[in-house]
Amino acid sequence: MEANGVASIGECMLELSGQAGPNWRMGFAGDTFNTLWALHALSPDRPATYVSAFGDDPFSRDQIAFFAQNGIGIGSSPVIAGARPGLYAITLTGAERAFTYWRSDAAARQLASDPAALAKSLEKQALVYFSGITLAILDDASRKTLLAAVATARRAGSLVAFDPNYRPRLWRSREAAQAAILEALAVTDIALPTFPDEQLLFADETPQATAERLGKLVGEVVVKNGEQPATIATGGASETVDAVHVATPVDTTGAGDSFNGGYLAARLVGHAPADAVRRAHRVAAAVVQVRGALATFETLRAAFES
Ligand SMILES: O=C(O)C(=O)C[C@H](O)[C@H](O)CO
Repeated sequence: MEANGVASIGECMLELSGQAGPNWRMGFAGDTFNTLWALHALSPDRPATYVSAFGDDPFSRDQIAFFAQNGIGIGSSPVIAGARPGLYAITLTGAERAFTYWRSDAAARQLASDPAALAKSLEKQALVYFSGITLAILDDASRKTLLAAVATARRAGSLVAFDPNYRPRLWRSREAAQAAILEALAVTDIALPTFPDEQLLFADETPQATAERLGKLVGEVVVKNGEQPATIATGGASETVDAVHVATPVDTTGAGDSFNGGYLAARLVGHAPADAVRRAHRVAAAVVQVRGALATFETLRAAFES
């Protein structure tokens, strides 16, 4: 079988978005899922797999059913008796989002508990994607298992993409996050960091400094910076590509994740990095105009193709 699939590894939570009070809307989201959602919308012919661990409660069952209704499988991900998904709520100040989490005992923390199942889920994938949040939810031994599985997939021919997506609250220390993220970058082909995260984590002074630092570790780097231009570093050269200005953003949740999905979809069909960034910016601009992390497939496709 041809290695044609796209796989994303991490935690998809229950998401409360919209207005506080009785009008919360429940959805399913999580950074690596949001990226896969956009990637799948834009590369519908590639089998899409969300690699995680799931519970067996009604919410976990609904989550897996929601994935399936939208053409996304779970590969060989374990379904664990008695476990349940994590939950997060989005609070908005204007369109700027803040998250409250209930996730410390989520099923996804066991995504590397069965190394053979994890390895199987990563077989025959054209692309394997994961993030710093995937690393942050795992204990040290599980993180090693995960990175070994990603390295094996890469040796078998998968392209590996990684977003450091630094969430300080999920790490025991900044140093622990730095060490784990550097280990992940060592098995990465395409790095998709966000400048404010890298500034916080590695004290980079400018996006250019982030691009240069990461460009020494990874062949293809795109540094996102919200509404500011993105900086691309490939093969020792760098360039910037303006973002799309959105006059009335609604909710910035998932913008960077969807950018990543758009970028990777474009690269998989052979668009050059700068063109892929232009498409990715348009995808991100569409996502900030909806509440919650996910825009409809139609919205994402229209933005990508416009
Ligand atoms: O913060 C997290 O762990 C999430 O996955 C929630 C959001 O969907 C994500 O951060 C948006 O990038």
